[in-house]
Amino acid sequence: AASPGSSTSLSGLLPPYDELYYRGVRAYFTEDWEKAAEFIELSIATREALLRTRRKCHDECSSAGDEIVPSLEKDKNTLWDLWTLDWIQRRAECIKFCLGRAVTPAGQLPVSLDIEYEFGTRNAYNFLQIAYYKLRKPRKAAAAAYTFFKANPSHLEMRNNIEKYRRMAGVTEDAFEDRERELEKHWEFYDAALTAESSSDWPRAVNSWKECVNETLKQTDECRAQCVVTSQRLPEEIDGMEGVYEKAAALSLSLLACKQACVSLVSMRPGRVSPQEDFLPMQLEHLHIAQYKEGDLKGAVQTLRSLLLFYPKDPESLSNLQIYTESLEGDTESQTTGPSLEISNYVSRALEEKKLLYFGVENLDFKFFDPDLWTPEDIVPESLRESWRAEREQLNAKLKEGEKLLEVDDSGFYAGGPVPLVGVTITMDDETLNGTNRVVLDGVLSQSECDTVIQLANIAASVGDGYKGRRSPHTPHEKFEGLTILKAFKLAQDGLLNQSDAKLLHEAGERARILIHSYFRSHSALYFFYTHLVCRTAIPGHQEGRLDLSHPVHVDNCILEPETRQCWREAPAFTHRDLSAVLYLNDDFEGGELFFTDRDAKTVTARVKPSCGRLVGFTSGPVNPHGVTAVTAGRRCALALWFTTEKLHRDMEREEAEAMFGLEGKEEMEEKEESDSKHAPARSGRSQPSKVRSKERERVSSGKDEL
Ligand SMILES: O=C(O)CCC(=O)C(=O)O
Ligand SMILES: [Fe+2]
Repeated sequence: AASPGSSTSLSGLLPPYDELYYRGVRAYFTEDWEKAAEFIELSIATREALLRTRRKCHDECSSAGDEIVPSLEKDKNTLWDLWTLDWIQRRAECIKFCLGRAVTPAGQLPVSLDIEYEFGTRNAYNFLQIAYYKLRKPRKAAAAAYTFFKANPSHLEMRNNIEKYRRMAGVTEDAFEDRERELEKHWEFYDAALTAESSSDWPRAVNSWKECVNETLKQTDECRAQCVVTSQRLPEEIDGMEGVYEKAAALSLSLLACKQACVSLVSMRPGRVSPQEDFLPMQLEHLHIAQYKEGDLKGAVQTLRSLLLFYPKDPESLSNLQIYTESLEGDTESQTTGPSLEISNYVSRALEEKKLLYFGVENLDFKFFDPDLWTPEDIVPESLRESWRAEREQLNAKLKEGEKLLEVDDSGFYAGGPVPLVGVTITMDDETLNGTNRVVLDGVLSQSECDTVIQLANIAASVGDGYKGRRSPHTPHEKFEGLTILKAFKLAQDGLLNQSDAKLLHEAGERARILIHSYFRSHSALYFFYTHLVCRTAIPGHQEGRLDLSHPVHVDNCILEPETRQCWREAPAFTHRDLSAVLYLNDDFEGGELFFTDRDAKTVTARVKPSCGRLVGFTSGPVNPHGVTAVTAGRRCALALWFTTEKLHRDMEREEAEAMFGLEGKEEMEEKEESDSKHAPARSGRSQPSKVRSKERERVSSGKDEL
């Protein structure tokens, strides 16, 4: 049992942090905010303490059993296997004793992948910010929101929440503290180094790059140490293996693979889905150039020699080395400076590990993903190189056959259904839009209806409340204003907007829903997921030489990774969006074209020019990456709509608005009890079915997070 206020149990030992987390989440869903905040904080603190303890035990035991080593080296040692076992046992005993002094037996068990995911995505802080908000502790809520947002930078609702906290009394700028900052120090140095470089401040760039390298090595070390003291997930096939040696090899290989994976973990910025390639060599590259510019030629030679350990034959590095040594003429000591000891240890250790791992891959069916690009070819077994080559060729052939092949839309929607509203025509279809499941319809609103809706936007903006203009989340060159149906209805209730005009906003969305439902032959009912009226206004004087977009290329329901053409359907993306639509209201502005691209986010496949009453619709998934070009003059207004086939994820705000004015939503309200029971609190324990939890996860990280 955990005692509140500290992260230790009654016995003084660390309890399992996942249990504390589940308690917190359960309290959250029963709206016991006090307990929710208490237990989630406790779980965060306990996890941190556990990581620290493990690191301490790793260090304390790093030489345990070393007294055996001389015996291992004795001539004609026929009992070397027993000595090795002795050495392993002494280390095991040391770590076991060390952990046992600080952690309860349950706390030492591995946690589930779901819990790792929760902490990896910082979802704990999402629960916390809401709990603190409800408890009227805005400073703590602000810190939690900011910490979550750091790792989920495209989470627009959290961005909105942060803006709201900023405006709250008692919340000063220093409240926005990243509680996980300690883990990101290398990124701070990295950013500082780039900034220094861009202003040619070489001494500062050198310092920052050095710090960045040191911190990267330190974080890598920390990560590798955790591999040793945490239980390793063994390859599944190991159950079928009989021999002790095979099992021992599988375990050792898993440990090495875990250590190697640290390269990826450390080079992954919070909030990114892929690591920065060649992170360490790239830092060395920047560092030697900065050292050269600063005039520290000796330092530059040392760094360049360190870099050459990664890429010994790189022609550019070799010619730079020649330039440096020539400039150092006469100074033989500087000319012959070797690489830094730390880097050369790093590289030789990595090479030895990779050799063993590739041996395992080739001969023991071990699966290993090499995180490095610099791995020399001769370390990779010939057979593997061959199969890689074949795979690459296959992929190239497929790409040549036409990218279209890859662009199969498995959403279950199928464009080409009827358009059931009089006066609405199909202007562009899949063929003219050069893609899959896209459409442009015209005549959805009349000119006077467009004017009325735009007028709503004007009034809402002028009265301020509910329609706060702020810089666009996507570009600093535009102002971004948004109005939801509920906010419009509330303004109408207060007499600030005309009721029938507000109802037109609602009605416009309904028309779009009917059209999209029919045209895409939706196999089930279609619910609103989220709707807002959005105006993007060019900020005068901020337009010269603009290269950015009004809305960067994205996919509406997954996180697009253009380099790999993958799209990750996971938080923070709004994964429950199935169909997207934008109903345009005007054309008296410059720029602001909607465009579709290929998965590379670069190749433009179609363009749509907004105009009054024009509705563009498309499936929200990876076949439809899209963006909006810069609005360089005037104001572009549109009603953006997303739909879902999952009733559970429908827009409750819209229903609240409908209830206010007695508007019948197309679907009757679900019984409260029923919808609540779908979010039944998680059972405690480590072996929960993941379904239950993934719903919870969606609930806090879906479109409903806005305060
Ligand atoms: O306004 C538009 O044309 C598109 C906006 C969009 O893609 C979005 O909000 O996700
Ligand atoms: Fe979009």
